[in-house]
Amino acid sequence: MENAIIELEGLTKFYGSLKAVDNLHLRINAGEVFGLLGPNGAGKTTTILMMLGLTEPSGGTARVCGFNATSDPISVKRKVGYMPDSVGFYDGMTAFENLSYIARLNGIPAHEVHHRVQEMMELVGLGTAMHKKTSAYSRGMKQRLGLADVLIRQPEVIILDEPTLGIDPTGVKEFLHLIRQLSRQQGITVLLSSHHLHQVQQVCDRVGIFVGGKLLAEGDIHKLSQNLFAEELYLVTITVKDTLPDTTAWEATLLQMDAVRKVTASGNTIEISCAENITPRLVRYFVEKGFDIMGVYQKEYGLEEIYQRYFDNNLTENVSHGKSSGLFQRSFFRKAAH
Ligand SMILES: Nc1ncnc2c1ncn2[C@@H]1O[C@H](COP(=O)(O)OP(=O)(O)OP(=O)(O)O)[C@@H](O)[C@H]1O
Repeated sequence: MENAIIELEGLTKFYGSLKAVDNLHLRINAGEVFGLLGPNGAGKTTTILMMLGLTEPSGGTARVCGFNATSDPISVKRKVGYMPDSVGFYDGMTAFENLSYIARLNGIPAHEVHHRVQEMMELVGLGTAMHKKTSAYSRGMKQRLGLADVLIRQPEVIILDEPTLGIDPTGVKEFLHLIRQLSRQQGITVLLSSHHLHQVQQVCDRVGIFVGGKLLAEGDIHKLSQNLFAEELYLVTITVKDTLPDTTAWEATLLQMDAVRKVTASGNTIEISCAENITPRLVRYFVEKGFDIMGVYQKEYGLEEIYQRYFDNNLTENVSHGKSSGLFQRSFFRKAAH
């Protein structure tokens, strides 16, 4: 990774005796959308604060855009736009006035402010609402305005801490789409901290799974699932019209195929775990045997399963904040527990 724009080397932070971030090594490339994922208390915000030079590491270094965040925080702040989970604005002013004020504070020349603010408002999809007072803005609109606030400084990197907290599902989708678009069109590097697996999965090129101050794994979702599910990468569910006559016999026949690892048949449904994508071959097989196929579903492993597998493998045994990670597991693995 020659083009790393964020480089964390052995980054560590103690709050008293609590190790909030534990020897973190991470590189994020220019133009990437990277998801920092983890439960409450995992150390995401502390890591971000160290990257911004807002809190000093107990050990290790954070370099952003080539600058050491601890010794040269001013240079880092010039390059990085940070959006906290909740952004405040002057309620009595319109969005346009709020953003103009921020633009002037950031040294944008007076004759450019009007044009730049208008451009930003259009970019974040608030063109038609820019003359409304921000007191009348929904949370989703405020987050968009927060993004405009960050972008008007023309950063190379934007760091978003839980940006979709409290936004309705449609708003979340639109906001994530906007982030992705900005990254692709303008080459901005995005670091997105979240504990919402599905959202991160939709928008990030790579994710880091962060628990108890440690980075358990990082990579793109396909690579992570390949590492964890190499033997059973694909799960194919086939539903046929009539009940399968002798499920044990079917299981044995299918297991003779090279890629097939596990077969579970019940009623008129058969689930086949495979090391390769042999869905077409499986479908042909059932058709040739004279079955009417009612449905074929091929499951791709996503972040939820990746998390589950990491926890199943007891990789969290060193987690120091048992309470908060427990909450995380409960919220994401409730389905698996039943
Ligand atoms: N200023 C502080 N003083 C003492 N402990 C702190 C401080 N800030 C954070 N912590 C502790 O450090 C740990 C990591 O917190 P941090 O806020 O970085 O986690 P997080 O992953 O961002 O969580 P969340 O998703 O809830 O924001 C937690 O146990 C937290 O209680």
